[in-house]
Amino acid sequence: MSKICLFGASGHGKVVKDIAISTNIVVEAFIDDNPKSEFLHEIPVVTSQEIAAYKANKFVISIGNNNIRKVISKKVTNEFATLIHKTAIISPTVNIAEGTVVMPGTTINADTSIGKHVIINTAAVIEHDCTIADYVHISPNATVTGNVTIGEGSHIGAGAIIIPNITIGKWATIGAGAVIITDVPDYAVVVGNPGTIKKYNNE
Ligand SMILES: CC(=O)SCCNC(=O)CCNC(=O)[C@H](O)C(C)(C)COP(=O)(O)OP(=O)(O)OC[C@H]1O[C@@H](n2cnc3c(N)ncnc32)[C@H](O)[C@@H]1OP(=O)(O)O
Repeated sequence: MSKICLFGASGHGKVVKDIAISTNIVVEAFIDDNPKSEFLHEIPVVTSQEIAAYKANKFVISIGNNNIRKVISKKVTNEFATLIHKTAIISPTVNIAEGTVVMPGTTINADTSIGKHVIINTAAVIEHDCTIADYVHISPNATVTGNVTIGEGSHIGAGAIIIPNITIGKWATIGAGAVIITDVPDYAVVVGNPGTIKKYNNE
């Protein structure tokens, strides 16, 4: 039975912990520099000063903010685990990189590639031949149809739909429930059906 640590004792951290348990992985500790309590779901919460005690453990960064996940991934020297809930349906031709978390009820279809430290949240669907870059978050119930490319750090909101062959740039935000029918530039915040640009994350 392998043992991991989760970086981030948040609501997202609790869900990631449940995914680990679903695959018989033991969570030894949460690491959190702003701990709200000493234990979360009976698992010790320690600060990053105490990381040395867990040097043999693989880590998963259980923080929802894509940019913070990137920053922490550059600092942590431990290896990263990949967590996939036992109810996820994933084609054997899918590639999933280290640090990524795949939540319950998701489907990921043939020849899709998922980068590092990505969150595929509850019941999201990623269709065939998609490329999902590092630090992306696909929120619950979002649908990414075939041949879609999503750039680094972008956040796809809950229930959003992206039609086939679309390219979404890096660090973009797609609002909850949006329907994306044209390519989205880097940093754009897009809402509505059809999706229209409201502003830019780097303004
Ligand atoms: C397990 C989990 O919880 S996973 C987390 C999943 N999280 C999500 O799905 C959240 C997705 N986020 C959103 O939809 C947000 O509303 C965002 C990111 C699109 C915009 O948030 P903010 O930057 O705070 O923008 P703000 O709330 O000021 O809205 C800006 C404008 O966009 C509109 N707007 C915001 N979100 C949406 C939306 N989802 N659909 C349609 N219009 C929207 C607002 O009405 C406002 O319009 P106005 O300028 O005409 O008044």
